[in-house]
Amino acid sequence: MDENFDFGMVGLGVMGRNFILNVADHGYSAIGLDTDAQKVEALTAEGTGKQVEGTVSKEVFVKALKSPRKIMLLVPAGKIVDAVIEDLLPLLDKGDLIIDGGNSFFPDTNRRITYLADKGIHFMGVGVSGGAEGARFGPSIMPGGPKEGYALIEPIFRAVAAKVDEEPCVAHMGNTSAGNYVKMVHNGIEYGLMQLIAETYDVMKRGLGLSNETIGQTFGKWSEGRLKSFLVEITADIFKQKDPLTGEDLVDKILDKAKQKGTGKWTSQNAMDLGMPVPTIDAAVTMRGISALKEQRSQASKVFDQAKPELIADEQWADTLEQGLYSAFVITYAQGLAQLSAASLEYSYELNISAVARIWRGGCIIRASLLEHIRKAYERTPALKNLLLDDAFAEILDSSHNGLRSVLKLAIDTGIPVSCLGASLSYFDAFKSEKLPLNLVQAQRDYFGSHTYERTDQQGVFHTEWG
Ligand SMILES: NC(=O)C1=CN([C@@H]2O[C@H](COP(=O)(O)OP(=O)(O)OC[C@H]3O[C@@H](n4cnc5c(N)ncnc54)[C@H](OP(=O)(O)O)[C@@H]3O)[C@@H](O)[C@H]2O)C=CC1
Ligand SMILES: O=C(CO)[C@H](O)[C@H](O)COP(=O)(O)O
Repeated sequence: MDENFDFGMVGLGVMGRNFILNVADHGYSAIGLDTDAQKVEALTAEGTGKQVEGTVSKEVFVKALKSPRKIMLLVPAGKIVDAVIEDLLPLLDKGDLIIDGGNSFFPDTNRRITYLADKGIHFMGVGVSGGAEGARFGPSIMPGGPKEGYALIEPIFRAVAAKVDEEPCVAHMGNTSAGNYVKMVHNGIEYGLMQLIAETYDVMKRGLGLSNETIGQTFGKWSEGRLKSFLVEITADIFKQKDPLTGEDLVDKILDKAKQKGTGKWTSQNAMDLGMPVPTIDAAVTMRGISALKEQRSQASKVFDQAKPELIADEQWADTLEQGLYSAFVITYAQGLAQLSAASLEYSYELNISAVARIWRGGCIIRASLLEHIRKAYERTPALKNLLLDDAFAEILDSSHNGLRSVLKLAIDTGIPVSCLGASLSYFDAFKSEKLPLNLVQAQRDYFGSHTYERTDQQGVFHTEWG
């Protein structure tokens, strides 16, 4: 075997196999390692004619790589990443680079960076988004970790990343676990947008009684306008898919229980730790949980009255729903990006939010035409605390948030759960309220626990002997 490979990939599953073929397409020689011989064979077969090889031997793999070695892992997050590192470590030399491209939990990445730096090995946590198709033909790549490590891999990442206006969708995000953190929040936003689309579908289907065909056509039309995005586009496609078993619409045959691997939950949990509210993302995680309670939901559906008023779609229904969905999309990105700003300060990532929006414009699951406007907003004001404070976005929301309000009224009247649409509007309404009723909460805290309160008319902290 040639002993001069530019790039090594550990894990030849959905992401790893596609990523390594993408690397080979760009003129780099690449070798893959997997414990499963069939995956190695599949790579070799698909890589015919390209400078790509596979092996099940870690010794062969490491020996075949040019120094300093550039090794990327696309294996399941968690203990397997540590096991692979321990396996490779005795075979590596100082100055080699290990890149974890999986959805790893960011504190794990911090631990691994410190552990490997002690041994003279660079370690980077790199978010990769775009699914199988993205990995194969151009993902969005979010690298974080030591800059010396990034310098070694930057040319390969720039070559394989998705391109928007000829710019590669990759940029060094920041120190330590910045790459995994940005990918985690990307996935949190992904959860929010997916649930918002699902709720809009529910309002169309159960609320307005529209057919799958009309619903699909509506998403298709929206995907050509300001809601242009990967998730709206695939939603339109999903409504066209027939079930090969029954010939009926496949979407109606799919069980309404959505699984989750953890990145959405971590986004919510860490937002709580930072004290940075992301209610749309929280609600999306909660709805996956409620979806999993299928048996109890079935039971309850027989206990509670299901009668609801008949609603007739008026002429404006599509515009109203589009305004609602678009406003909620903007609010969801605003929450996620505000979390990134807070995390950047807390963890000293030094994130450039405009660059984050730039690399999310192509290749990734949350790519959307909206992201170009978001990029510009953060370019205008790099220290923008919240997207909703940008003049252009304030104007957009001023003109479309009433659509969201109308959708919610309709959903409440018909008993359709719209947690994410509702959380988005409440976040917006709370964010634009100079006064909230939390003066009363402060009074209650002081009443029962002498926790003190601040006053509107004097400096300092106060306590009252209530009652
Ligand atoms: N699928 C997706 O759309 C996306 C996934 N990700 C993330 O990328 C990572 C990989 O995901 P994905 O490709 O979907 O996962 P897969 O399960 O498809 O692939 C993982 C591969 O790693 C192999 N593997 C496991 N242990 C070892 C080991 N010790 N040495 C070598 N190979 C090993 C597995 O082999 P075997 O099957 O035999 O165990 C499998 O071939 C995950 O962190 C995931 O969250 C990120 C973005 C999108
Ligand atoms: O990272 C991804 C896309 O960006 C993966 O597809 C991820 O698995 C999606 O999360 P979940 O499985 O929890 O829905």
